[in-house]
Amino acid sequence: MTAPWDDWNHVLKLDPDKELPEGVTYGDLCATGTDAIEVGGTMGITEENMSAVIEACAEHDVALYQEPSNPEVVLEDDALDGYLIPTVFNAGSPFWITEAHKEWVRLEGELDWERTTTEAYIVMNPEADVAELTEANCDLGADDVAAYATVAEHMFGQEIVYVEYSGTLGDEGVVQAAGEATDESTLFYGGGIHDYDSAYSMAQYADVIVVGDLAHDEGIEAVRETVDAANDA
Ligand SMILES: CC(C)=CCC/C(C)=C/CC/C(C)=C/CC/C(C)=C/COP(=O)(O)OP(=O)(O)O
Ligand SMILES: O=P(O)(O)OC[C@@H](O)CO
Ligand SMILES: [Mg+2]
Repeated sequence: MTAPWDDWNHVLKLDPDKELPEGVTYGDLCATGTDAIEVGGTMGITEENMSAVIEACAEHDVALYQEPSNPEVVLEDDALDGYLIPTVFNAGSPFWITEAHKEWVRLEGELDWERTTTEAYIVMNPEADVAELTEANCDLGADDVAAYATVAEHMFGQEIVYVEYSGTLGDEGVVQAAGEATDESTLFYGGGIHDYDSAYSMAQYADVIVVGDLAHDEGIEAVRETVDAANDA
């Protein structure tokens, strides 16, 4: 069975809690050539700011996914192609591995399973909000990350393994090890991608690179460069 992300090289992650650069619209960002827009962030996420971004992107011809940081902000919206639900494999508390998910299912009953997929996160930047929130153990070597990726693929059947360095460019050796460890799973890499070269360096090893803050801090041309690198690698 093939999944949409099997064909992706580049994802643009838009944070509803952050502004866009002056003169830049959501439409401009949707038209950068990215394969998909993922809407999410760790802090300051509400139903209101989520739906504003989703509505703004829905008018444009690009795959659109919500990445909720908690069950309260999940939106039922036909404009969404699906839901990418994080589970943090190296979280310090089981809450962020399965418990938030259990609560979501308990409160909702039947979910839209056809459109719901988990992302097996390995959180690597201890300074990032997501690391603090989930009390992630980021003190991991390339061998640890490769082993987590193998566990995610072979023991937990995860379609997506996500090496997350949010806010900083990661260690190429770590991403390479995760790339070598994954076969069936699609490897996402995100964190600190800011130009063609940083995008290319990670896209050599990851199946999909995720670009976040650059869209909020720099704008269209910078994002386009990363799309080019993802497609070239
Ligand atoms: C069960 C449901 C529906 C949700 C739970 C989902 C879980 C386990 C979330 C924990 C991990 C998390 C908060 C993921 C959000 C996506 C993410 C990593 C965004 C990037 O975060 P940062 O870049 O660190 O934060 P900011 O840019 O918002 O500061
Ligand atoms: O914001 P940046 O550092 O590009 O990170 C992208 C993404 O992996 C965050 O979840
Ligand atoms: Mg961020």
